[in-house]
Amino acid sequence: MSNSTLNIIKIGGNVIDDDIQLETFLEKFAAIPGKKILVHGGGKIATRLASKLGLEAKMVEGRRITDKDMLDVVTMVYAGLTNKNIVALLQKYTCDAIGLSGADGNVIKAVKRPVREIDYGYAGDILADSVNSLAIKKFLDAGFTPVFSAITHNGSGQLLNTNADTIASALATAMADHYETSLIYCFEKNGVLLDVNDENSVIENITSSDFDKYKERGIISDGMIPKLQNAFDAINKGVKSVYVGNASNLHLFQQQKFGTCLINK
Ligand SMILES: Nc1ncnc2c1ncn2[C@@H]1O[C@H](COP(=O)(O)OP(=O)(O)O)[C@@H](O)[C@H]1O
Ligand SMILES: CC(=O)N[C@@H](CCC(=O)OP(=O)(O)O)C(=O)O
Repeated sequence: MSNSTLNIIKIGGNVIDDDIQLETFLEKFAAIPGKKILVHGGGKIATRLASKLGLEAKMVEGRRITDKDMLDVVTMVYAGLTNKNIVALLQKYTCDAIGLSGADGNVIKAVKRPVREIDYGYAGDILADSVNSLAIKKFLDAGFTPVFSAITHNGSGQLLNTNADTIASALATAMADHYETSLIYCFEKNGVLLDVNDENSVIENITSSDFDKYKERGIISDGMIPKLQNAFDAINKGVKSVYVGNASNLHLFQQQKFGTCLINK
């Protein structure tokens, strides 16, 4: 492993959906020194565009059912509109960003989620060793900041829609072979909260047994469940630190005063 550090930051869908919050966040992201990667989805924008086109969005356990028409919409929104807007804004703040889907440079391969009780359509799961960490390292070594959308491919010409929290976790796990890697999930709340309506109720440190307990009591629910599952996956597989916190506080991350810190025990 090289001694250098890498920060992988995932930005949540509610922040992307708000032009002012997004630009404020990207300005802070651009100011982070050293090697870094940004991961984004854009679920809300995709749902809105799909509805304009007469397609109804269906989510099951935080994953979008992605038929052929929906795959076209999410590809246009995530790998197109959202990715290019973010890259252009980062260029404005002199961060030399390069936008990537999993197909570009063959950086992330996925498999179509097997049909069990639910057919998720063209939704992709990332298997172990499917991240081309050496290709990503080349971009980083060349001075670029990779910006990943939530689109992957299967290696046989098929694009797949892949949850952005999962992409961030898989990237962090793979890049931990080369760098001391931190993973930071940014969204619109101050962290994992004891009361989802009280921004002052941040749980500062969380273990996976706390997570199970809070889940059972309904304190942690909805999209926070898959987010923390992905986050614990990363910390259990060699990622040095994982945080969940407010996108507008990203500048506090380097002072270790950021949201909720995951504890590996
Ligand atoms: N204990 C909790 N603390 C914070 N957020 C929670 C909690 N339980 C549920 N949530 C919900 O989880 C959401 C984050 O998940 P999600 O919407 O999938 O994130 P994103 O789109 O930002 O990746 C929050 O907006 C919040 O409504
Ligand atoms: C398969 C699947 O569910 N993909 C996600 C990808 C986008 C995403 O994760 O976006 P957020 O971070 O904004 O939620 C979706 O289409 O909603």
